[in-house]
Amino acid sequence: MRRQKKFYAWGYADEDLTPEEIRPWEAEIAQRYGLSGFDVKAPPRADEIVLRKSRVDVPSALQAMVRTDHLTRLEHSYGKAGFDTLRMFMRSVPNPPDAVAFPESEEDIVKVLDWCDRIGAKAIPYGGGSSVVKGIEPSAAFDKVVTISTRHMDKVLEVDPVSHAARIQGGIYGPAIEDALRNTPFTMRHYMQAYRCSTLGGWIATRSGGHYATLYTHIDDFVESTRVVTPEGTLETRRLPGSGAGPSPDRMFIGSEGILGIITEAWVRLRKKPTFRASASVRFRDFHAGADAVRDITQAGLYPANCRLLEAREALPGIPWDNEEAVLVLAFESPDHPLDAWMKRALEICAAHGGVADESDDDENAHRSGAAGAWRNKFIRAPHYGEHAVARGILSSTFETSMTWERTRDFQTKITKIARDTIKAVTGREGTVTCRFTHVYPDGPCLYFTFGGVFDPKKDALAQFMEVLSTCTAATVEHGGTTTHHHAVGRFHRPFYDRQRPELFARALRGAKRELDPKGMMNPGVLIDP
Ligand SMILES: Cc1cc2nc3c(=O)[nH]c(=O)nc-3n(C[C@H](O)[C@H](O)[C@H](O)COP(=O)(O)OP(=O)(O)OC[C@H]3O[C@@H](n4cnc5c(N)ncnc54)[C@H](O)[C@@H]3O)c2cc1C
Repeated sequence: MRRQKKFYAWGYADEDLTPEEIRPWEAEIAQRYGLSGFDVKAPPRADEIVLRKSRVDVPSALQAMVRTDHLTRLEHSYGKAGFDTLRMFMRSVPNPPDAVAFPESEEDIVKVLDWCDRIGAKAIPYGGGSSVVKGIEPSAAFDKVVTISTRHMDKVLEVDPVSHAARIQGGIYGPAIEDALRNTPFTMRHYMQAYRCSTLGGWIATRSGGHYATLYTHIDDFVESTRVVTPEGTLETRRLPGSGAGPSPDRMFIGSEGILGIITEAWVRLRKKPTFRASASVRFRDFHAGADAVRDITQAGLYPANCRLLEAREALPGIPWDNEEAVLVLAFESPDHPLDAWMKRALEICAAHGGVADESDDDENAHRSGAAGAWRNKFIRAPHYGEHAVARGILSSTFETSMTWERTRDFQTKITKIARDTIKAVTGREGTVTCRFTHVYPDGPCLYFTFGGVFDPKKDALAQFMEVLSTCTAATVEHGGTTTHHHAVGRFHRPFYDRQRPELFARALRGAKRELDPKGMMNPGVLIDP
């Protein structure tokens, strides 16, 4: 039987944080924001949320694969951002899809798209529903909307052991890919944070950023070819290790966010499972010293698999909030050779910037112990805290961007100040803002900001949430960054993306959409307007 996901928050319905996890977190939050206790709201039950009646009649030929029941429509109404969970806690879902289709083949998808065309419905491709940018959320402007879930198209179809690649269906979740590869020497290793509940098709459609902090940062680097069903027909690109034949058709679909068609399959590049690992964590007196070391490591051509620079108070338990230290979680991995020389050189670079390596991190399993292990556990469990923050009236969210090194320090300082000032202005109290580098390049880092605060109980919580997040995101674009490094554009980032991308490019994209989707039925409002 299919494991039921929580309709209102991250994760599965049968899992939650333990009291041992909640208690110290609650105490830390209370201390951080000067609170004496919490009024904890209960999570919503599905029957507490009223949905508008479905506006479509499903034809008998499609009834086996299209559902209109309450829970299915509710589950497919929002993604998994903090503001989605908050709206679920407010029991507010004004624009659910009218129906959700579960095709099992490309022929099924064609039938569903034909039906949408006949009844004038908009179609929203849906993978794992982990979007944090309103990518799968129906707009109030749609007369009818059918969400198309790829969840039954979930197989690894073929493995090419010579070229190290696999043909995989778009609706497969991350863990199922690695399960299918278990008896092979290969791994895909695209361990992004939502890996458990997101799909290959979703990763490609959103240009997801994964496990590797350098070199193969985005899904782009894994995709060898794609197969896409569009309203105008199906197309498949040629499997090639590289090609200079004009603009790449794969690149057009990577990041297309469901506006051109449904990615049903892709050939993706695999790697041999790593058998050699070297891990370390290095402490710096402050974030800027760590940033200088990270820049030198990437520019030395060392390319570690993991190179995440974090504020120590965010990464490690028990660090006081006024501590300015930073910690670098560093790892090299290879299926072929020992990595001591790489690690030795990286640590020399760190030492030159005052970095002190943690001595407990000198064994093969260091990535699971010490500072690296503490951060790894936090990274895996962090998404579960979102609903508990909402239940306690705590504002908490993230935004991410990138910047070239020569402007990084100034940019980070400005954005941090804007975020702090905005939280204070909106909620009336001091908040917290931290920054980490999740992916790093020779010419600059991805800056990933996490902010927190306490909602003003006298004001609308959703309005406060959106004002803080929008002001911070707008600031990243205004000061020269990107509206998103790997969270996609969706409907939430659209106004900021509009300011960032050249208008002539928007016209070219609109032209491509008109050719593939002449009636504008695929996920309108995302990326461009028709
Ligand atoms: C806790 C958490 C952590 C996250 N961490 C990361 C992270 O580390 N890195 C990262 O990149 N993102 C992260 N995200 C964001 C999100 O997981 C990614 O955007 C992910 O790639 C979405 O995949 P999905 O299958 O859930 O797609 P969905 O959320 O279902 O859809 C996302 C978009 O892709 C389109 N789409 C989905 N499937 C297809 C398809 N087969 N064909 C065409 N279009 C399609 C949808 O229409 C929508 O526009 C995180 C989200 C959460 C909630």
